[in-house]
Amino acid sequence: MWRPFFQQYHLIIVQDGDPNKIIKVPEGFDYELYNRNDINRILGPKASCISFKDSACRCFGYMVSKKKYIYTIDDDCFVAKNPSGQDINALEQHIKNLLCPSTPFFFNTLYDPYRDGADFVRGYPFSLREGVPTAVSHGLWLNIPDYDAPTQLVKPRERNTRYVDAVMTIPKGTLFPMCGMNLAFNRELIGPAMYFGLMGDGQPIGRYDDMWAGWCMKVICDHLGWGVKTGLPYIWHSKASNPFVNLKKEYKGIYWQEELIPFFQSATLPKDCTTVQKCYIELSKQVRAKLGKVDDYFLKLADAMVTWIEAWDELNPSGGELVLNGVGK
Ligand SMILES: O=c1ccn([C@@H]2O[C@H](COP(=O)(O)OP(=O)(O)O[C@H]3O[C@@H](CO)[C@H](O)[C@H]3O)[C@@H](O)[C@H]2O)c(=O)[nH]1
Ligand SMILES: [Mn+2]
Repeated sequence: MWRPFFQQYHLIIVQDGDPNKIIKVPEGFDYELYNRNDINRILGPKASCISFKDSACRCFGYMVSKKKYIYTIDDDCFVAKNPSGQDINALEQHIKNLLCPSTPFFFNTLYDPYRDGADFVRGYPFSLREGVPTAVSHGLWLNIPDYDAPTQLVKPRERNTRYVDAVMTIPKGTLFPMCGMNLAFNRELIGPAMYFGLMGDGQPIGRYDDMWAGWCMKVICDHLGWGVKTGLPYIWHSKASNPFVNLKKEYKGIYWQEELIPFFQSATLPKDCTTVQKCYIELSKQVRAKLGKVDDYFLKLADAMVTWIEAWDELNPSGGELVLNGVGK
């Protein structure tokens, strides 16, 4: 189903679980395939920051990629159809979202002002109409919605049939639950912040990989003046994962997040944090200082955040650090 849309791109497949299992990739794709043995070989001791048996492992692909734009998708997501019955080219829409500016400082009530047939509405300050660079494009899902286990347990048959034809910038200072199922980002801008954390095997939490990345990413985008969009494109999410298994993985996250959200909402980064790496290291220090008392897990996570940046910079020696306004390095 995805061949017409994926064939022209370079695929990075991150294989979780048993590395001896053979993944069969169909003919005609330009791809790299990494399993756990590859991750351990490439990162050595730093492989400790890449999760095992959780979708968080996908962020290894972001680290080894040499491309400017990244699109990440789950293996149970397929091509959806728009209300006219046409197949949706999710990649085309994500790239449009990423190439068009964002408007985080003032909400445009007619949604994406850069879209054909729309514009800034009356009262929108002209000084803000240039917008800012877009770092992340967060797509949505038809059919199985991305619900947490408690919600899924009480609404097992709920399906998302509502196609909303809109793309919106998430306002500065507002956090959101970033889902990794249908997500694109500008790797050269925000790549180092897209760490999906320590989840799954050996960890007290799972299925908060994309959430953790989304909260860290949004604080850094707000600080550096970049935008995050949500809305189109849709993909078809084909299957619901087991809510009982999910509850076991995510239950700590469900109560920890009541302390995590105020932490991220109040997180501020100093002016001298002019690169994503510096922002991320500073954030890891604040995680250690302020979340270590929630659970020792966050001390481990703070260390893993540092290891991630060290590994990122090792694999991307050009520095790749985007220096803002020519200040600092
Ligand atoms: O041990 C694992 C489990 C899963 N994966 C891969 O992760 C994604 C999501 O898995 P799945 O589709 O089974 O679960 P969902 O509830 O639909 O996923 C939601 O949770 C987020 C992941 O935390 C995800 O972005 C949401 O859609 C699949 O690609 C599995 O293959 C894994 O690698 N290892
Ligand atoms: Mn799924």
